Amino acid sequence: MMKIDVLTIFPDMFSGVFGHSILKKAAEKSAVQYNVVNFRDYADNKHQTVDDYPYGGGAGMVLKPQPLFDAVASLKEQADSDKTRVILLCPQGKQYDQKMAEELASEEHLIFVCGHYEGYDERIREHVVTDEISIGDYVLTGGELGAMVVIDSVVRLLPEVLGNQESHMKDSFSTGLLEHPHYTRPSDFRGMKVPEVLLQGNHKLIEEWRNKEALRRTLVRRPDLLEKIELTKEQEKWLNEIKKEYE
Ligand SMILES: C[S@@+](CC[C@H](N)C(=O)[O-])C[C@H]1O[C@@H](n2cnc3c(N)ncnc32)[C@H](O)[C@@H]1O
Repeated sequence: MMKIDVLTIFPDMFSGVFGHSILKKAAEKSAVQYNVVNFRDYADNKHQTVDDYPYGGGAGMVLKPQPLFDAVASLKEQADSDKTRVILLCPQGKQYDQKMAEELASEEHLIFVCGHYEGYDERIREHVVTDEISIGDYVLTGGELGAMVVIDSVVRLLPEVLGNQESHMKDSFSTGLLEHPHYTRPSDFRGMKVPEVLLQGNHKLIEEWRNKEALRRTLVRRPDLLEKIELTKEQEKWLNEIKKEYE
């Protein structure tokens, strides 16, 4: 079972996300155990202060090293695993993607450190953290939303979490491409029709249509992804056919 610890000064923010849908079911199935910890509890000063003014002056407060150093050390001690990834959410980190989600899903113990205010003392980054992750080129008020994004994308990949493992193997990015379009009943909704091939039950033709539409989507919306993957001969042939349609 994967163990996920979250260090935050706003633990209540996580009850909504961990208490619903797939993330809740994952814990019920014992695929994952969540532990949300207020690192204020580890502050060794009388007022449990976790932040202080920045040396050199300037706006904003900085998270002090002591509470986070001690909180991470204590969580590592409590874990069964001797291999822990300590992930700092940070706009200056490596930009998060599906490949990183897949890699993290194979770990046993993850600790997420959620920053707040202007930032954190640089010694936390240098001596406590193993990974720095950014969820995009924009600035959030705190690392909590970033941690939720990463945790959600990791937990759904754990074995047994999604009943049908195939459903995420074909997700956008897992194959290197965007996923094909989906349709459900009715086949004719106010004159808008479902592509004929999906109604005829020929699985080989359906698979071929899905593969081609995944290529089309990627070509139209994210051509940069096509440069990062190696296409099969068949995919190259389809892609050329699709490109011709747009000439
Ligand atoms: C207001 S931000 C601090 C930004 C910092 N002064 C800087 O310019 O890099 C407060 C906290 O939000 C989190 N955060 C902000 N943007 C993020 C992003 N794009 N991805 C992940 N975490 C982010 C980090 O934990 C950060 O310490």
